[in-house]
Amino acid sequence: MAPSSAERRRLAPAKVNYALHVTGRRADGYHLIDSLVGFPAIGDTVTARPATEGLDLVVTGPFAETLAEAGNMAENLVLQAARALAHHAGIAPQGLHLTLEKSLPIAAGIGGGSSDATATLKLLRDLWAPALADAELARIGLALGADLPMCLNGRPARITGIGETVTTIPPLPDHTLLLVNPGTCVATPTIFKALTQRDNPPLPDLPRGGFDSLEEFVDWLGETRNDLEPPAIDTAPVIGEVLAALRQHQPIRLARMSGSGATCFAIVDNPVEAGEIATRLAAQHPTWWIRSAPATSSQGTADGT
Ligand SMILES: C[C@](O)(CO)[C@H](O)COP(=O)(O)OP(=O)(O)OC[C@H]1O[C@@H](n2ccc(N)nc2=O)[C@H](O)[C@@H]1O
Ligand SMILES: Nc1ncnc2c1ncn2[C@@H]1O[C@H](COP(=O)(O)OP(=O)(O)OP(=O)(O)O)[C@@H](O)[C@H]1O
Repeated sequence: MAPSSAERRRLAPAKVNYALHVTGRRADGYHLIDSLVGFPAIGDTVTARPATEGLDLVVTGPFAETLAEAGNMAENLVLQAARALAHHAGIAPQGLHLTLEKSLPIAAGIGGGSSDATATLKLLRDLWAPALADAELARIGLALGADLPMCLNGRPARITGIGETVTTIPPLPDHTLLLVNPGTCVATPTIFKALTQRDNPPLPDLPRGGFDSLEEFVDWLGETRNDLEPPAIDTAPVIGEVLAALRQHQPIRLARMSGSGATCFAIVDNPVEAGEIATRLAAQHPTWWIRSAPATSSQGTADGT
């Protein structure tokens, strides 16, 4: 069905942490990170439609049921984002019907909830507070989650602090990401708590002007880590199985866990190779969530309106 003219829709792309170093811990317990992130062209979709009264949210899509089992609908980050923005704009959050098409796995290390909240903030800023600056939106977002500022930026970036300092980097060389989630939800606080070393070195310097080739990018990544990967594998050993399965399939350039897991990604040269690996993996592991997508999403409304 074509969207009605009053309906606004936005893609909430997955976030991938290509590298994630934990470099310290703040007095309040939050960890300092140094991370390189990107946003593949795959995600949830948030739709906003005017309603006669109230504010409500309907969740559809393949992970709607998992999300309902994971928590109370009132705590959904989409509704939290709508309320936070309305509060900031000094208006009552009313007359709005929101739909979240949940295509990304839940508690999966790919920023699903944060990206949903981001898409909501961007959609509703247009309606409720068009003059609100990006920096102010990021401040509202940070109160909802450490991943919000990077998702609001929505482009490849280096992230420091607890997630609030976002430095955009030049576009990454073309590649395809293969994402694999074994179906185990992983709670972010559990993984940070399980770290045994919290004062690791930062990321190596990024080349000025960006990476000239995929080889150069992958070589640079080879000098980096995801410090959350070992504690996540201890907590959910199936993550180790996912990485081993990805590494069995050539030609992949690099396989690593994203965020606090359990989703792992592989860097592949092109969509054809990624599709072939995905087919072979799916035959071996029919219950795993396996998707491939170009590394960069085109930001904006999901339907181009
Ligand atoms: C692991 C990452 O996804 C990497 O991008 C983020 O650092 C986590 O971002 P997030 O899921 O938006 O995290 P939040 O919802 O803000 O925090 C959940 C919990 O994770 C822990 N947490 C989160 C972020 C951070 N930099 N240090 C932490 O220690 C805290 O215990 C916090 O209570
Ligand atoms: N719209 C939403 N989508 C997913 N999870 C949500 C949403 N709203 C609230 N949550 C809650 O947030 C928690 C984290 O889910 P989410 O999918 O955002 O984790 P994640 O992918 O590990 O995020 P990150 O990579 O930012 O750490 C879940 O326990 C879930 O109940």
